[in-house]
Amino acid sequence: MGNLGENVAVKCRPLTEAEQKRKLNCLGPPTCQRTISTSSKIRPKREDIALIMCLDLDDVYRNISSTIAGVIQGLNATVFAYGSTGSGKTYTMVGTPKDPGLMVLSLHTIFDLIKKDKTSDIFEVSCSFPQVYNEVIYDLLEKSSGHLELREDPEHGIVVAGLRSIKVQSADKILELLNLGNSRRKTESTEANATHHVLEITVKRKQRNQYQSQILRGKLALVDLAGSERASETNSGGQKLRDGANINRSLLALANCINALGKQQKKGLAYVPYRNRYVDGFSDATFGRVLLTLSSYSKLTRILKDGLSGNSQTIMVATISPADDQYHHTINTLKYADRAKEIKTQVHKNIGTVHTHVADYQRMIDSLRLRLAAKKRIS
Ligand SMILES: Nc1ncnc2c1ncn2[C@@H]1O[C@H](COP(=O)(O)OP(=O)(O)OP(=O)(O)O)[C@@H](O)[C@H]1O
Repeated sequence: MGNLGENVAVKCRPLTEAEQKRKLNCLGPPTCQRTISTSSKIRPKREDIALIMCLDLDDVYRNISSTIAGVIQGLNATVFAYGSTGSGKTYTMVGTPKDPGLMVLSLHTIFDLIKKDKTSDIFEVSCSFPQVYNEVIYDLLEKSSGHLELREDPEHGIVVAGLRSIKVQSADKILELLNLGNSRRKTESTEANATHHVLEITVKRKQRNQYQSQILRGKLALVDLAGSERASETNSGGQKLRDGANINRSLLALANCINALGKQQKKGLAYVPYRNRYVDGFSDATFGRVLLTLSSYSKLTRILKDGLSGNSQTIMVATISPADDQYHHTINTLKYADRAKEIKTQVHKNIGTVHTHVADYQRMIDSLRLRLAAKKRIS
């Protein structure tokens, strides 16, 4: 059982130079290159923000590295950064050469573990990099990607049809592809903040014993979400709601799912709107109306479905700014982080078997006969 409640962290970035020049007050601790553990209940009040215990990114990574390690054992994992624009999501996920983020650290962990593996298993690592931009899915590993569609696959669940998956031999190769994809996302999106990026790493592990081959398939999704303030703006009563076209529907739907899933765990509600226009369980009529108007038929929540409630160990890193002018966004992010703690997922190994050819069975039978005959001779 993977419990998101144990896997929610809040990362508070330092004030940027621009914020310091504007003489904004810092609500976080003075040197807030910090991450706040939400294992204790957050009460979203202004004074609490400064009092929450802080950890640094290395501490968070130490906590989540066992989840990442599970991927080479056939388990799924999802790590997503959630926060308002400029709160530090990309920095947390990608980082800098001096201060590598969770994507870089996770990839190095996976390849280090494969290198150290003592079994004779054969590993195959591949990666894909879809982008969801205004409800359209693009492939960032393609030079000029068309619109891609989601399909329900009986074996692999929800898949993006036609998405390129590239086999890779090292973490550096994936980081190269990531940089290439990132350069495309800048040139291809006219409104970078409305996009979500999912770096998906699949690790196939072929295990061979005497009689059959087994394949374990673990999947790691590293998600850099769009700024969450569009969701929180509508959640605050719709006052700041501007042009409907500017609203990020995916994020509204994600916030809606987090809310519904959190309530579901607490109260036993059954309905989660992954692909539905209906809004469940909202007392806030404005939020409900907005979602109904926009229709939350969301590609993002469908892609993340496993990560939110299905077969995946999920970690949410909520990113916040310490600047006082971001207080309203910070509170909303902390509310979602608190709600997300209630979400529970069921994790199991993804095991498949390789079809054994009739000739292989014949060889096995022959070898067993010989061993049996030898044993009979000895006794
Ligand atoms: N831990 C940190 N240490 C130093 N600087 C940071 C840190 N986190 C974020 N920053 C800086 O804060 C600014 C905003 O960060 P970032 O671009 O990661 O935000 P974001 O949430 O991804 O924004 P967007 O929603 O626009 O993609 C950047 O200038 C980044 O360098």
